[in-house]
Amino acid sequence: MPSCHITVPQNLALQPHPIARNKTVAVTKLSAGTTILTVPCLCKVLLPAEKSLRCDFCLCIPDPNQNALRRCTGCISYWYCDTKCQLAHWRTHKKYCKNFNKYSASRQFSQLESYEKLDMMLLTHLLAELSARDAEETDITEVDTFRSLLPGPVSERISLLTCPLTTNYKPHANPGELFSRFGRNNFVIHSHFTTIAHGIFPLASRLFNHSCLPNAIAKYILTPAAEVQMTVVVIRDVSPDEEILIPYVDPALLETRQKMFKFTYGFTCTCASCRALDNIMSHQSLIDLEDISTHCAALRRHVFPTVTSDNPIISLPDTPPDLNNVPPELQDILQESLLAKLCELFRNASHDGPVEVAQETGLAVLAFYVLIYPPNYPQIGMHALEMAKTAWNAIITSESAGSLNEISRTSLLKQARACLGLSRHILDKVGSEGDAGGPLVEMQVLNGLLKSEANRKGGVNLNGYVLREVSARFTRYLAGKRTEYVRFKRKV
Ligand SMILES: C[S@@+](CC[C@H](N)C(=O)[O-])C[C@H]1O[C@@H](n2cnc3c(N)ncnc32)[C@H](O)[C@@H]1O
Repeated sequence: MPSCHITVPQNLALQPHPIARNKTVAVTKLSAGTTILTVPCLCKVLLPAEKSLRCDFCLCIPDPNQNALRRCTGCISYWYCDTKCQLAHWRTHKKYCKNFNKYSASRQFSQLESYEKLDMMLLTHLLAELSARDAEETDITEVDTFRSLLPGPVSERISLLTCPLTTNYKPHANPGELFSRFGRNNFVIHSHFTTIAHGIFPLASRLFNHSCLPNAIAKYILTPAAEVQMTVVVIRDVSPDEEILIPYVDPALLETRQKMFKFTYGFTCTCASCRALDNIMSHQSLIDLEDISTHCAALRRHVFPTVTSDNPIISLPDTPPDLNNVPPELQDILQESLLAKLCELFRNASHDGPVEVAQETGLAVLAFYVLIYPPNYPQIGMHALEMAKTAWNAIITSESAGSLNEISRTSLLKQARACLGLSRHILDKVGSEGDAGGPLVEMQVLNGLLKSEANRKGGVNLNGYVLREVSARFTRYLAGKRTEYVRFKRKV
């Protein structure tokens, strides 16, 4: 494996790790919300579902008030905000534009699994980037860092594949050697915590190991006409010498996450959450997952014992969850499929009612998250925001149907304010990320609506604004979709 000097940010230090080669520790105390690293993207590829919806250069969604995306007339397979983005991308796109369609329609390509297709496209983009850097004689520190990353196995079938490059480019490393770094090191790029692309951020890969109870998270900054950047933010106070750990996969994938560590990353996670979960899963009894009300009640009783419709104030723990303390009847329901079911029920009911179902399942999802995720994990904040918007929408829709009494209004308003407070507490630490708009703007809008509601005089509806966009992201947050482009089975 090529050695390479790594320049580590000032407040961090690289130290030996017994299994994972190196670990990165804090040098000084870091408080929650501190950005510890911002790095450029070496190259990236949009998920097929995002193609033609986002710019292939800057990954942004076009402003609806401006022109639609322009298509590359050469391959008609790449889309751009405007000439500026297209020209910026042409630096590398010209290296495969002409051969792209023949390649993507080829038998060898169509026989690949979806994650393999995505990887081959990423490899093509990487080779084109290396070729451009070679020609430009630009700084190759990032490339050297990428080549020094821990490799994983590559199947012979994959190493025999070619990329649609128009010139016979022989980069510093052969394609197989580059490809072998993908599985253990690449990142999913997300906007508002929904995956949109895969990308290579070499320094971040080199620095951070995984934990299912992380103290930091990666977020992505999308700027029109600029390359995407990754930023790593600590989500709780970190002491000097403490290792900085990020989640490689969503810790809520209770059953699949260990398989992903094994097959994709080549290690067994031994964090406190995985150790407790292994024990729980070896004792789980069969339960009726369809008995939703019973499971919702059990989750609420254990996690939020004081929350009722009269007292909807939810407080979240500020210490990491310990699954060893979960009572046996709850241990049986700690299942990924139940969480997916609860998310789906919440999404449907928060759109179409009944509001009681949205409240019951929404609180159960929050309880589930509190049992799995560490404090300030973005998904907890995102879900609290969905619950706040759901309560707001319930006020507006039942009011316009003439079915809202004063007691329900007061309770729903309390709920909306309490949930908005929780989401602000978390998402303000995470800060802005992804596309324009998103949760920070939604929180501002809802805050304004709740304030105007507080000033409202005797029964006159000053603001009938329903936050319709509320739960669209839940449709993409169900278990199946979370793992579509992830390797589960390594075919070597
Ligand atoms: C992105 S790299 C991490 C950087 C690595 N520490 C280095 O020195 O280059 C991912 C690899 O680090 C190792 N790793 C990361 N987190 C780990 C953990 N919690 N336990 C064991 N190995 C881990 C695994 O080999 C994994 O495939």
